[in-house]
Amino acid sequence: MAIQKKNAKARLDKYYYLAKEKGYRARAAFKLIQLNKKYSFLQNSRCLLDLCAAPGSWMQVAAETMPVKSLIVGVDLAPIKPIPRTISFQDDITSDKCRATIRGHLKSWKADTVVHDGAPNVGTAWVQDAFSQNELVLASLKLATEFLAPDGTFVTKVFRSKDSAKLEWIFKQLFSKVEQTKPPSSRNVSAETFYVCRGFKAPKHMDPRFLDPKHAFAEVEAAAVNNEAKVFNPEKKKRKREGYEEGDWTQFHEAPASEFIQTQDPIEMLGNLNRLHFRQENNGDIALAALDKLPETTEEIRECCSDLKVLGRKEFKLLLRWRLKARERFGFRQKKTDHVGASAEQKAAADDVAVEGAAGEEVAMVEPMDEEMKLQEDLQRMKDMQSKTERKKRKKDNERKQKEIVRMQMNMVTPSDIGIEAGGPEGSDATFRLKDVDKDGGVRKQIVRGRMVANPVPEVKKAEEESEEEAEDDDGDELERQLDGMYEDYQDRLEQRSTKIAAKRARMKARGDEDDEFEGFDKDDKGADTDVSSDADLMEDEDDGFESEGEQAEIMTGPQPRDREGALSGRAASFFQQDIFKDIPGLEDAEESEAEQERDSGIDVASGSLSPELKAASKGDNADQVMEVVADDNVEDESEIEEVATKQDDAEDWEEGTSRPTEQETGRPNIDIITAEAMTLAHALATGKTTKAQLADDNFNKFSHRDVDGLPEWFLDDENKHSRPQRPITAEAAKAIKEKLRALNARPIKKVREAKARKTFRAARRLEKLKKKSDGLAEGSELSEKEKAASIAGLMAKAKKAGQKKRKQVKVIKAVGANKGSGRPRGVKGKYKMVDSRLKKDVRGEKRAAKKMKGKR
Ligand SMILES: C[S@@+](CC[C@H](N)C(=O)[O-])C[C@H]1O[C@@H](n2cnc3c(N)ncnc32)[C@H](O)[C@@H]1O
Repeated sequence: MAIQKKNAKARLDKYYYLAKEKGYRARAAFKLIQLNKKYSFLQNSRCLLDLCAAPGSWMQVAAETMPVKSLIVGVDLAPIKPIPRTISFQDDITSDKCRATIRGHLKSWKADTVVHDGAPNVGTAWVQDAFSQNELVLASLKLATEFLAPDGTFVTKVFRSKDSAKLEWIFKQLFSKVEQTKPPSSRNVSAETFYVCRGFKAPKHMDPRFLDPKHAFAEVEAAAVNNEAKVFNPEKKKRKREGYEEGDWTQFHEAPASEFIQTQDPIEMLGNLNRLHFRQENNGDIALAALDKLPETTEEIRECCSDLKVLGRKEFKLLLRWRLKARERFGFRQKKTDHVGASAEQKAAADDVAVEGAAGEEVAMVEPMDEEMKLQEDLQRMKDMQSKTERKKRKKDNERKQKEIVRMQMNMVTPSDIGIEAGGPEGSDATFRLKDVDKDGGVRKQIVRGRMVANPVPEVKKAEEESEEEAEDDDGDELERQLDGMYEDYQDRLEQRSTKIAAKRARMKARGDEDDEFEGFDKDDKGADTDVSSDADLMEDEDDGFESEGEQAEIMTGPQPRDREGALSGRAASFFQQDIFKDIPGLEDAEESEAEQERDSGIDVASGSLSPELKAASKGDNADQVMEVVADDNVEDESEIEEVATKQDDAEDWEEGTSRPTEQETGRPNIDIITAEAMTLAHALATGKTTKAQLADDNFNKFSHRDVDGLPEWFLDDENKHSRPQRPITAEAAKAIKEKLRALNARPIKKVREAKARKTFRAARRLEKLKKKSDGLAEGSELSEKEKAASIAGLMAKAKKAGQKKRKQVKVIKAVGANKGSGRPRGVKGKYKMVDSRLKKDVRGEKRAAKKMKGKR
C-alpha cells in the first residue's frame, strides 16, 4: 500500500502541477501543446475530432489554440464534463454507433485534424495492453480515414511493441508525411510514443482488410533459425532482440541423447537444446540404455551433452562424430555423399559429419574451412592482436605523458624520475625525450620548470639536430650526461626554494675552484639585478612598480640583492641608487636602519669576536669546511635564511660605489653565522677551546683525500652531506642563533619596505616641486609678502592633500517619499547608502542586545 502511495506521489511531476495551475483537466494537455508546437496543426484546423478525449484536456487545448468558431468534437467511453466551444459525447470508438454520432455532429464537415490519445484500461498483461492499444489505434485510424479531409492530420498515441512497425507502415500508406515523436511531457518510463501523420491521401477505395487488426497484425512467418551458425560458429552469440518464441515459456530445453542419434536434423537439436540426457524415464528407453553403454559414449561426450550452450565448434564436431559412430553401431544405413571436385581433406571432413541414413534421407553437412579462409582468419586475428597491443601501448604512453606534464607543471619532477623515464622504453619518438634537448640545459630547464614553449625555438631544433648526430653515442655516457644536467636543474630549483643552498653555491663559486656549470649569478645574465636601465624603465610606472611575478621569481634566485641592499630587491636597489634619491632623508634612514639592524643583530658581535684563527681559517683552505658547516643542512630550524658573503662576493657587491666599509677597513671578515653548529664552532675558536689545527684535524676523515675524479657531482654532494661527523651544539650558540632569527623576523618584509620607500620618494618629489614653485613665487612675482605667504600656504595645503588618499564619499539617502522603493534614487550619483527608520531601529536593537550580552558575561 505504502509503495503504491509512493509511486503515485512520484508521478506528480512538474506537468501535473503546471496543468493544475493552468486549469487543464490532465497533464496530458502538455503533450498536445508540445506536439502542436512542433508541427503547428491546430492553428490551421477548423474542425477537430478528438477520439478518446476524457477527461478533456486535449479538447481544452484545441479550444484555446484553434480559430474561434472551430468545430471540436470529442468522444470517450467515460463522460466528459462540458467544455465551452466544444461538443462531447460518450461512446466506444470501435462501435458503429459512435461513427454515426460523429457523422451527426460533423454533418457535411470534414475534420482537418483527428487526434487520438486512447489507452485501453490497463491492468492486464502488458502484451495484451499493447495489442488492444494497437487495435484502438487502428479503430481511430479507421474513423480518421472516414472523417479526415484530404491533406488532413492524424495524431495518435502508439505503445511501442513489435506491432508498432506494422502500424507505421499502414500510416505511411495513407499519409504523405509520417513522423514519430515523443514530447518531453511524456514520461520516459512510458512506452508511449506519438505519430504525427500529415497529408492525408484520402484514397477513394480501401480494402476493408487493410485496417482489420487480424490482418494488419498477422504474424509473418518467422525466418528459419540458422542452427548451423549456432553450432559451427558458437562464438558469435546473437542476442534475442525479438524476444523468445511464442509459447516457449521455459528457457531450458533437453532431450534424450537417443533422440539426437535418431534425428534427421542433428544440427537443429544441437542449436536449440540445452542438454542431451541419458536419464531413463519410467517406461524405459532401450535405445538410450544401449547408447549409454556404448564404449564411444565416453566421459567427455557425457560432459559435452550436459551443457550444449557452452560448447565450442570442436565439441560440436565431437558430438556429431559420436552420433555417426552410434548410428553405425545401431545399423542405421549410411549414404556415401558425393563430393565432386572437393579436396580429399574436405571430403574426409565432410564425411566426418555427414549424416547418412536411408536413401533420400536429409543430410546435414559441415563445410570445412578451406586453407585460404583459415589463413585469412589467422591473419585477421594476428592483426587484431597487434592493433590491440599498440592501442594499449599508446594509451599507456599518453597516460604517462599526461602525468609527466602535470608533475612538471607542479615542479615535482626529480632528476631520478626523469632519468628513469629518459632511459625508459618510450623510444626515440617519445615527446619528452630529454636526449633531444640541448646539452646546456636551457630548454631542459624550461621543460623541467614547466615553462615549455609550444613551438620549439631554433636552439631546440639545433639541439634536436645535434642530438640526432649524437644518437650514435654510447647510451651509458648519454644517460650520465643527462643525469648530470638534470642534477644541475635540480640544484637550481632547490636554490630557488632555499637561499641557504644558493649561498653555498655562491661560496663555491667564490672559492675559485668552481665549475663553469653554475651560472646562477652571472653578471651578464639577462634577468640579473644589475640591469639598471631596464629597472628604471620598469619602475617608471609608479602604479605597478612591483615586478611581475615571473620576474620576481627570477630575481629571487640569486642571494646577492639582499646581501647588498638589505633586503631591497636588485631592481629596487638599482632604482634607489639614482642621483635623485641622494638627498632623500627617509630613504637613507631606511637603508641605515637596515644596516644598523644588521649590526645590532648580534651577528657582527659574534663575527667581530672571531679569533685570528677563525679569520685565517675563513680565508684559507679550512674556510671551506667552516663555511660548509655554516650552511650545513643539519640545522633544526629550516627558516635560517641568512646568506654568507665571502670576501670576493663583497668586492663585487660594493663595486657600485656605495660606502659600506670593506673587510680590510674593518679588519673583520664579513661572515654571517647562521647555524647553531657554526656558532658553537666560532665560540669554541673565539674562547680558545679549540684551535685551527684542531678544527682541521676534526674535519679530517678517511674520505677527506679520496679520489673524486670522474665521480658525478650529485654523488659527491651526497657524500659530502653524509660523510661528515655530527658536531654537538651548545645552548649559548643555539640561543644566539635564535636571537638572530628573532631580529630577522622583526624586520618588515621586503614589499613593505619597498612600498614605504616609494611613498617617501613621492613625498620628496612633491616637496621638490613645491620648493621650486615657492622659490618662483618668492623671487619673481610682484605680490605683497602677505599674499606670497598665503599662496605658499595654499600650495603646501594642496601638496598635503595630494599626499592623502582621497576617500570616496558615500551619500546617505533617507528612504522616504520618492526615495522609498527599489532602485537608485533620482538625482543621486556615485556611491550611496539607503537608510530608513526600520534600519535605524534594527541597528539600535542589535547594539542593545550586544550590550546586554556583554553585561551578562
Ligand atoms: C489517456 S486518456 C485520454 C486523455 C485525453 N486525451 C485528455 O487529454 O484528457 C485515455 C482515454 O481513452 C479512453 N478509451 C479507452 N478505450 C476507449 C474506447 N474504446 N473508446 C473510447 N474511449 C476509450 C479511456 O476512457 C480514457 O479516458
